[in-house]
Amino acid sequence: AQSVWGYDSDNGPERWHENYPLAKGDKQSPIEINSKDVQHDSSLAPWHASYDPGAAKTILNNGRTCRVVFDDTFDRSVLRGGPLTGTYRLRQLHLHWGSSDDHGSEHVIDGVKYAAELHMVHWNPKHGNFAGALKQPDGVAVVGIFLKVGKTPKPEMKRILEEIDNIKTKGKEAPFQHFDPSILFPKSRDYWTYHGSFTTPPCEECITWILLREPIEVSSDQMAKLRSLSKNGENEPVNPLVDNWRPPQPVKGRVVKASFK
Ligand SMILES: Cc1ccc(O)c(S)c1
Ligand SMILES: [Zn+2]
Repeated sequence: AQSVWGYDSDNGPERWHENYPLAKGDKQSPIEINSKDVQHDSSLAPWHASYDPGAAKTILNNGRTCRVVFDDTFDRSVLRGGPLTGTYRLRQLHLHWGSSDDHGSEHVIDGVKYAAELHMVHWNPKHGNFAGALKQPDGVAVVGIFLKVGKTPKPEMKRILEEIDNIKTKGKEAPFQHFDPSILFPKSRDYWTYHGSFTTPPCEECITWILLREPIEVSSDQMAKLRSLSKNGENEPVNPLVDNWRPPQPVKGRVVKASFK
């Protein structure tokens, strides 16, 4: 039997479709965004997040990413507006990153790869629960934020990075409370939006992507901290958790809309 999916040569993105047929669908993510093909949509409303810091629960290393989990048992931390109809509940946030500062993001903008990409995953409670939302084209909304290595690192990333030492190996989890993830947003609310999928198996095509145009800045040391996470469990051979990004997928005629000119 094929080993569990991952990002290595024997179980990576080129082979996911063997166990997860959706990976070869027509609305897969990530994609390359070329500004010349983007359509400005003046009818796109601004998006709004209202998050309760008390909803943050834990931070964990699942061997594939670093994930912060939130209480989504009621409309406690929600996203609305933008391309969305109704309110979507924040469930978790996680990151994808590279083995060096010059790559790591999943979406690529005009040929630019950022060092990392942060995903804030929200789901539409009209579909009952998260599992039900995965089966709907309007089930999930993910806000994507690009991380760029620069000279004025965002102090708000410190909270997440300070916890890394407590979740070094796969399966490690630590309490992560009193955290409002909206502090991670850049100044500008400009965004691109298109319909796509999870960038990890089973790659369900249930996502309205809201990708923020303005990256947030992190330091090279902060990126090194993220790369100090391990894929392996405790007492197993060290296997650095890096390059957990899926390459761009076929656009297949989809149009990316921009909230800005
Ligand atoms: C729910 C979920 C899990 C992992 C992911 O990379 C994404 S994009 C979404
Ligand atoms: Zn993701």
